[in-house]
Amino acid sequence: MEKEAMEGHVNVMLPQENLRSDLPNGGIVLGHDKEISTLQEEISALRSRQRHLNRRRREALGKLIDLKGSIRVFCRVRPSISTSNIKIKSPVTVEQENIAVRAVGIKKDSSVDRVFDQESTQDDVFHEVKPILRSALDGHNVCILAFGQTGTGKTYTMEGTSDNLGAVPRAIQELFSHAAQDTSSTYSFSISMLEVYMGSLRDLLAPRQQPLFRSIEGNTTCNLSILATTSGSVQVEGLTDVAVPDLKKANQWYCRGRRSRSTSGTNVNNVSSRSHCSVCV
Ligand SMILES: Nc1ncnc2c1ncn2[C@@H]1O[C@H](COP(=O)(O)OP(=O)(O)OP(=O)(O)O)[C@@H](O)[C@H]1O
Repeated sequence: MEKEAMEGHVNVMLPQENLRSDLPNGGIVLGHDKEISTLQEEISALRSRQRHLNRRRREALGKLIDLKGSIRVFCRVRPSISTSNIKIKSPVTVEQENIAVRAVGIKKDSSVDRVFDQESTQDDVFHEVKPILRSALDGHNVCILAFGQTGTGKTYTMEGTSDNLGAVPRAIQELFSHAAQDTSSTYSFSISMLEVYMGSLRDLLAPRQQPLFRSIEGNTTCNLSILATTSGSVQVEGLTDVAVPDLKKANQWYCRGRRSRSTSGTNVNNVSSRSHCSVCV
C-alpha cells in the first residue's frame, strides 16, 4: 500500500526482484533500501525540475504581463433595467475591445482591453481575473478595482449574489484552492477591506464604534491616508490587516466587510499571500 502510494507519486517502475518478499538473509531489507534510495533520487530530481518549470512559468507570465500591459481595463455593460414593456434601443454598441455610447446626438468611442456586453456572465468576467490571481500567488502585488457611478453594477460584478458569485468570493476560493494544491510552497493570507466613498477611505474591518442608536450602524475608521513607502509601494495608514488561516475564515471576514458596506461607493478588498500580494476590489 505504502509502495503503491510512492509509485503513484513519482511514477517509477521497480525491478521485479525488489518486489519479492521471500528473499533469504535480509534480502528484503536490502532490496527495499535500494528501492527507497532510488525513489529519493527520483523525488529530488522531480522537485528540482518542478522548481525549474515554476521559474520558467513565472518568467513567461511576467513577459505576458509586460506585453499586455500591467494595467488592464475592462468595461462591463449592465443589462438595462426596464420598468415598462416598451423596448428602448440600447445607446451602447459593443465590440470585443471597443465600446461606443450614443446620447443626445453625441457618439463617444472608447477602447479597452476587453468589453463585456449585457449578456456577459460572472464566469466570463472571472475568466479574465484568473491570470491576475496566478500572479498574486507568485508574489506580485495585484489590484482589481471596480469603478463606476451608482447602480452600474460594481457590487454585482465584485460580490455577485449567493447563487451567482462575483469576482471577490471566486478569487478567494481560487487562491485557497491553488495554495492547497501546491505542496511545494507555504502560503500565508491576510485580508483587508476598504471602501472608497466620496473621496475618503473607510476600513470595513476596523472595530465598530458603539452606535448612538440601535438603528444606526457604528462608524468604522474613516479618512484613512494613502501613503507611498520609500520603496515605492503604496500603503494605507492604520489599515486593519487580518491574517486569514483558511478559506472559511477568509469568507467570514469577507462577509463581515460586505455587511458593513454602504449601498453606494466603490468597494476595496485586499487578499494577500506570502509576500505582499493583493487583490483589491
Ligand atoms: N450584469 C448584471 N446582470 C444582472 N443584473 C445586474 C448586473 N449588473 C448590475 N445588476 C443589477 O443592477 C442593480 C445595481 O447594481 P449594483 O448594486 O451592483 O450597482 P453599484 O454600482 O454597486 O451601485 P452603488 O454604487 O450604488 O453601490 C442591482 O439590482 C444588480 O443586481
